[in-house]
Amino acid sequence: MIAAGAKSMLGLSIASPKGVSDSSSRSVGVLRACVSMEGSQTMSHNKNGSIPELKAVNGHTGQKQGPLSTVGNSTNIKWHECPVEKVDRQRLLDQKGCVIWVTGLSGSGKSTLACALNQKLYQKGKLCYVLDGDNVRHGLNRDLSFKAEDRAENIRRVGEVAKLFADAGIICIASLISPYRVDRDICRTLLPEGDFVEVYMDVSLEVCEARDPKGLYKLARAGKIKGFTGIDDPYEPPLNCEISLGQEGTGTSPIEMAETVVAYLEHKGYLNA
Ligand SMILES: Nc1ncnc2c1ncn2[C@@H]1O[C@H](COP(=O)(O)OS(=O)(=O)O)[C@@H](OP(=O)(O)O)[C@H]1O
Ligand SMILES: Nc1ncnc2c1ncn2[C@@H]1O[C@H](COP(=O)(O)OP(=O)(O)O)[C@@H](O)[C@H]1O
Repeated sequence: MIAAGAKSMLGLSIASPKGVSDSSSRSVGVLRACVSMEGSQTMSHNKNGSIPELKAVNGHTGQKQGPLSTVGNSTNIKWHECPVEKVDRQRLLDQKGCVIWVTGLSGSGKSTLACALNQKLYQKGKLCYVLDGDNVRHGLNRDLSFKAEDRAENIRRVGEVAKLFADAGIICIASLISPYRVDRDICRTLLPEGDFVEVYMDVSLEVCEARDPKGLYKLARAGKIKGFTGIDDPYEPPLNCEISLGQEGTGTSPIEMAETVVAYLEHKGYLNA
């Protein structure tokens, strides 16, 4: 809860509907906070991240703004820049935002790796967020089935969300079967060079099927699930991924795999701003 004095110091104006207090309006989800832009200033952390400097904001001056765009079915839209940028957030977190995209068959260990990696990075003081296919399908993507075009839309949406997390300065771990190469490659193009790290869980169908922790392979073999990846639906392994895990002769425990990814991130400079 921001005190009224602090609100005015920060240039925040809180719009409350008539007769509704701040807290109750927040609880019904209609509180709108907007930053008063004209003549205001914003914070930019200096190198040691502690003492904020001020940098001027070019706010809404009433002047005509740049051209409008049309993107897909969204007509007359305008991209808004914010004075606090990705580089500022990265300095704050002392890390670089990126996307670790984990792909592989059901049962190949994607979620296990995602959690182990999240834990390892958390222990190092790095901020991560896991977008797991199974989980995202409980909410944002609940309207999507497993037919090819819905899987593509699933990957597209998660790719766009992961891009936002990376822009927030967060290390985003996306863990989805993502069976089609083209869908994964489209997600790669959303990010600057190097910021999309594709991790392939190179675990055979036989091993995944033997694990079958949810009993889905059994159901698929019995014809009770149609279009199950690896059984009667395709999986296209990456041709040129950054990291491949699970082969004989390499560390194959979840912790060893997570360490391999951490070493890669460290080597590429993602664990410092
Ligand atoms: N037909 C079919 N094929 C594959 N997987 C299926 C299917 N139906 C349900 N499930 C369950 O959904 C999980 C995969 O969801 P994803 O969003 O990662 O899939 S995809 O990327 O859109 O292909 C997958 O989770 P994981 O086992 O963690 O991969 C399954 O639990
Ligand atoms: N590196 C590993 N070595 C052995 N078993 C694993 C490994 N990673 C995961 N498992 C096991 O395999 C099963 C599937 O793992 P999970 O992470 O749910 O896979 P996915 O998310 O790809 O479906 C689980 O029972 C899990 O305990």
